[in-house]
Amino acid sequence: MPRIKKTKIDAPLEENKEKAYNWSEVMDRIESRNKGEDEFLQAVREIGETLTDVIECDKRLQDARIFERLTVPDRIITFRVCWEDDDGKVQINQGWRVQNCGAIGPYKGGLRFHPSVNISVLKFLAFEQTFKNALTGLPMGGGKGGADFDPSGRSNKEIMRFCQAFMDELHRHIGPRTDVPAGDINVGSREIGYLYGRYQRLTNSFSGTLTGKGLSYGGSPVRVEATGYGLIYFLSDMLDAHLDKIGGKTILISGAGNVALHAAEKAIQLNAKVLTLSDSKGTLHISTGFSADQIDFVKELKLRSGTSLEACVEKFEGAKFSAGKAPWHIKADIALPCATQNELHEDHAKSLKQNGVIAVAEGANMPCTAQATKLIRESKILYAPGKASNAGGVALSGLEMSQNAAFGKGDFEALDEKLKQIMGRIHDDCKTHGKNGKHIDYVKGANQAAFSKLADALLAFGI
Ligand SMILES: NC(=O)C1=CN([C@@H]2O[C@H](COP(=O)(O)OP(=O)(O)OC[C@H]3O[C@@H](n4cnc5c(N)ncnc54)[C@H](OP(=O)(O)O)[C@@H]3O)[C@@H](O)[C@H]2O)C=CC1
Ligand SMILES: O=C(O)CCC(=O)C(=O)O
Repeated sequence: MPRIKKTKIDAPLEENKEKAYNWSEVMDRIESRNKGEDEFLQAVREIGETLTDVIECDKRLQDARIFERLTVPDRIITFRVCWEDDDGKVQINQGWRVQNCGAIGPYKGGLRFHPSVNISVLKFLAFEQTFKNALTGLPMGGGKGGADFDPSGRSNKEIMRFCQAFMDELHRHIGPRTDVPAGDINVGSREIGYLYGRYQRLTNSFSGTLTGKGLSYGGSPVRVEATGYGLIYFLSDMLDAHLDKIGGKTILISGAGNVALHAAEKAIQLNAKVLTLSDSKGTLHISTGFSADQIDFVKELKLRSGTSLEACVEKFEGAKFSAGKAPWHIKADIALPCATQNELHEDHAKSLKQNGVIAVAEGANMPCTAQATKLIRESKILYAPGKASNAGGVALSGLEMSQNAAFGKGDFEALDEKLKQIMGRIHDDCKTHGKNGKHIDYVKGANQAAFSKLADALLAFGI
């Protein structure tokens, strides 16, 4: 029997060990290929910088240019979305799907509808998603999509017509074994219903393509809660690994959407005090902490009607609303940015440090600017990057895909337990790859753990 060469990147063969990797040359090439795509370059730099020691000592990774290959999406689909508003006027938006890397499974990642959506934002999200999905241990490639459509102030019927027009093109490029989109900012249960309904009509099949579906048509219990709950499970594991616990801690949360509200709900269940929520208009602060009923009220307000948090001041005793302000100047133990990319700046990070914050765990994707990230990491504050701490959502999506493939149905308690286990395994992977003495570098740990899985597959495929 001929010996089969192992391709595990954490165990390079003697002849493959070489120190000749020039990261700045690689980054120069990536920058010149993606000029002006700031968010994308920020994400690439953040991941690439933590992989140099792994790539430096394995010539196969250098020869096959594995990291650089991951920075060029498999394909990007760009399309026009034409729809009619309530006044009978024609509206035109731009739609995209970035299929970043399908090496370890069907492309998987959410759809975002927001005026700030552009190709740089979607490429960064799809790139991050590729690493995140690898971390879950489930067979999912990375993708992301969306449109520069602004749903604020639009009627329900306008949202429906937009979703249908978006799917009229997208359906050609997705499928249960090809690409399985889900929700992201401004794409929740209602939008997934409209998108999936149109997809099903166009394809004449019940395939489960799209996750985050309603429970009556193939959705999974716990998917709605999974990102926020998973964030708190990861935070608990992180505190536990440092001989601490979440009970009794004060927490700042930004955002008031799916991730923020379910993180708040779980944190309160575990006896933490959630002091803030925020939205694009400002921050709502209750110094004694939100109650579970107040979180339910905000869920109703934000997820159903999209009204500003300011409306809560009249309803909640002791609540203050600071217009145009982020929550990060308020004294607390823990910070959970759960709104959007680059929402937490260097000045915010300085305030967190001065106020003695012990942990920052990202619910949103890349919510900290590069400068804020540097400051937090150097301060040795416990810091969980989104690709690890918010991976619970896509992990549950993976479990929804399995249920659909088996024409089966999951149960809430069992799936919640599975979510906890998956977040625990991601934490273990971060620890294995990121432990440095007593300190765990979760950024390095998450990036290296994910890269090792992706590189194994890409090396196996050849060029
Ligand atoms: N949904 C999921 O399963 C997952 C989501 N994520 C990430 O989590 C983040 C939040 O997503 P999700 O909760 O689903 O989205 P939602 O649309 O449900 O909520 C987004 C929230 O963030 C606020 N927000 C959006 N943009 C800004 C801004 N520029 N400044 C301040 N606040 C802002 C919104 O305020 P307003 O109401 O005023 O618009 C809203 O409260 C995103 O980064 C997303 O990529 C990550 C993993 C999975
Ligand atoms: O569930 C999914 O497929 C997507 C989740 C997502 O968009 C994310 O993890 O950022």
